Amino acid sequence: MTQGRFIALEGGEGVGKSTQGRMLAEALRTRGLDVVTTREPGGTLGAEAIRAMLLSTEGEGWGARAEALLFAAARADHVEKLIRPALVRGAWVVCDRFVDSSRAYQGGGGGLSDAEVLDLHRIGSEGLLPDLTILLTVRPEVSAQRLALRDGGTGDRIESRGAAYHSRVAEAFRSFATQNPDRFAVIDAEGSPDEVHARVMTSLAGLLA
Ligand SMILES: Nc1ncnc2c1ncn2[C@@H]1O[C@H](COP(=O)(O)OP(=O)(O)O)[C@@H](O)[C@H]1O
Ligand SMILES: Cc1cn([C@H]2C[C@H](O)[C@@H](COP(=O)(O)OP(=O)(O)O)O2)c(=O)[nH]c1=O
Repeated sequence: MTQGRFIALEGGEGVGKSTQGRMLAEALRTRGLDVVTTREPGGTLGAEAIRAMLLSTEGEGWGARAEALLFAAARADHVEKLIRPALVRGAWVVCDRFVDSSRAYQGGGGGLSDAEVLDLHRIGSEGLLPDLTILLTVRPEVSAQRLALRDGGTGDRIESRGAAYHSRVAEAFRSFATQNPDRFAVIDAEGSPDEVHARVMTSLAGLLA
């Protein structure tokens, strides 16, 4: 049995994570690999239910601590029921966002410390980390343009937070990648989907060898 690998795609909204996740999964399947694609928050029934509670724009919203706990709870269910079993059977898991999103949004952008977010992850998901985290980066005006085309200006609860929040998030992602160069690949996600996909495949060369 081949060894299962866990790949996460990270970055702000509209950088192209879902698009690149689909293209990556297809390329891996072409190589004969068993591939599971999934996303956070979500991926299991329980985690999708929590996603709806987190991202709905109705009601009064969550405080920073409750929000961080809910993301961690969704992840715990996702890791236990979908990600770990897939890795154990030797599949590759391609996940749209993982714990670095919590570190960037609930930590860097939000109000909890990085250590607190990592504690929640240790308790919820036994600290599971991806083999490779692909951080897609574009200039803010490029993601804004892509989001306008995709969503026509209707953001979810978190997407609709201001530019200052999203710039703290982007800065946090960049600093995690600088601190953990072995675990991260930072990829320029401007250019056509095919051009970005080629960069993604280059970043995976070590794992595919
Ligand atoms: N390289 C690209 N160039 C132009 N548009 C893109 C590119 N990648 C994705 N898009 C488009 O931009 C929008 C956001 O992409 P998406 O993959 O949904 O991003 P994310 O998952 O990061 O929010 C979608 O409408 C998608 O079709
Ligand atoms: C996984 C995760 C997502 N989020 C946020 C980021 C997004 O604004 C939102 C939903 O993610 P997503 O649907 O991936 O948004 P997009 O495709 O536009 O990038 O949840 C967190 O704040 N913390 C987390 O741990």
